[in-house]
Order: sequence, then structure tokens, then C-alpha cells
Amino acid sequence: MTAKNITWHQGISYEERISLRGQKGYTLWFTGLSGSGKSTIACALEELLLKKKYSVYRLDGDNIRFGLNKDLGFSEDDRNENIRRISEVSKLFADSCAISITSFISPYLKERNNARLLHEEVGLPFIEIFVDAPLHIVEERDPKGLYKKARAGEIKEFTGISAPYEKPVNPEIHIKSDENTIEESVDIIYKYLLDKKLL
Ligand SMILES: Nc1ncnc2c1ncn2[C@@H]1O[C@H](COP(=O)(O)OP(=O)(O)OP(=O)(O)O)[C@@H](O)[C@H]1O
Ligand SMILES: Nc1ncnc2c1ncn2[C@@H]1O[C@H](COP(=O)(O)OS(=O)(=O)O)[C@@H](O)[C@H]1O
Repeated sequence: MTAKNITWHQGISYEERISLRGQKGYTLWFTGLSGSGKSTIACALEELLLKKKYSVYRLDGDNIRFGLNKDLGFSEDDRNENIRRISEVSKLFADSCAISITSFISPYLKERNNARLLHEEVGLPFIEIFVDAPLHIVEERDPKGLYKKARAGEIKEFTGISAPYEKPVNPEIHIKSDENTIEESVDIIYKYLLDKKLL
């Protein structure tokens, strides 16, 4: 059931908030296979920005599934609901003039595009960061032993093995984590933000 009889209350605008806070808010949307390095790179970037005194917060797939999204599994519908909710949460952080970093596999193009639209329709920047690594590399890394379990059939609908991953078509930033070190990847993102006057 959807709510009726509700009215949007217009408070302080994003532009006013930027001038009062002195920082732009936006979403850095990481996407990629499990083990591609999203959380590792996002965490290092978050630390760098925090040390430079920016207001920044990271929403991480595994962590969010312990709380806000603990009612969701890994079917296509559940993943889409996972991403829909996080798109809304990230938009709120961005609107509050924080740098919101999301780190979710987010395997479906349509849901990632919806996340982008949700931001861009209200003038909030949305930067998609594709953390790309071939399946054989992430399977070798297998930091949580999940690929092994997926290959053995112990985990169903595992992204890259038994569930799809739709690659971004035109991401703002394309990182190849089998070629770039963690430090290089952070540097690529940092320079992009400087170049776009987002820092
Ligand atoms: N160049 C690299 N960039 C990023 N991570 C790397 C790199 N080389 C090796 N790694 C390692 O790969 C692993 C990536 O795991 P990480 O949890 O960051 O991936 P993820 O994409 O967030 O996965 P998940 O979706 O399962 O959370 C880490 O153990 C990290 O140390
Ligand atoms: N079937 C599965 N497919 C992918 N990741 C899984 C699966 N089961 C457990 N996981 C764990 O859940 C994390 C992925 O969660 P999300 O990023 O929240 O996924 S998403 O597809 O809905 O975006 C992975 O880091 C992995 O540790």
C-alpha cells in the first residue's frame, strides 16, 4: 500500500546548503563483482577524504545487509530492492552535502540507472565507478571463500557464477583492479573529483 495525502515540505535547498556548509554533496557509486575491490578501494578513498576534513560516509553491501536490508536475499527482486533503498539513502547523504560512497555489487544496469536518475533529476551529481577485474582473478582472490562455495553449489545465485553481472556501459570512472594498485585507483578517483571541481 502506498501513502496518500502527503505533501512535500520544501526546506533549505541544496544550493543554499552548499554555500552554508562549504562542501558539495554527491554519490560515488562503486559497482563490480564480489572481490573486485570495491570495499577496499572505497575504504582507502574514504580515509583519504576524511583526513582532508571532508564529510564522507561509506555504505557497504555486506554491512547494510546486517541492518537496514536484513530482510533481503539475493534473488533478482531482492537485489533490486536492496539497490533501490540504497539509492534513496545515498541521495539523502548527498543532499546533506556529504560525499556518499556506496559499495554494492549492483549487478543490474536498470537499477544502477534508476539510482543515477534519482540523483540527477534533483541536480545531485552521481559518479559511477566500475571496479573491473576478470572473473578468474576475483576467483583466485576469493577473500571470503564464497566463489569456492558457489562453484561447489553451496551458494545459489552467486554473481558471476550463477547470477548475472551487467557491466556498466559508460561509467564516469573505470578502474581495472588487476592492473591498478589500490593507491593508484584511489588517486584516479581523487584526481577525477579535483578535475570536476567536486572537491
Ligand atoms: N589492486 C587491487 N585493488 C583492490 N583490491 C585488491 C587489489 N589487489 C588485491 N586486492 C584484494 O582483493 C580483495 C577485494 O575484496 P573487497 O572486499 O574489497 O571486494 P568487493 O568488491 O568489495 O567485494 P564484495 O562485493 O564481496 O564486498 C581484497 O582482499 C584486496 O586486498
Ligand atoms: N549469492 C550471492 N551473490 C553475491 N554476493 C553474495 C551472495 N551471497 C552472499 N553474498 C555476499 O554479499 C555481498 C554482496 O551484497 P550486495 O553488494 O548487497 O549485493 S547486490 O547484488 O544486492 O548489490 C558480497 O560481498 C558477498 O559477500
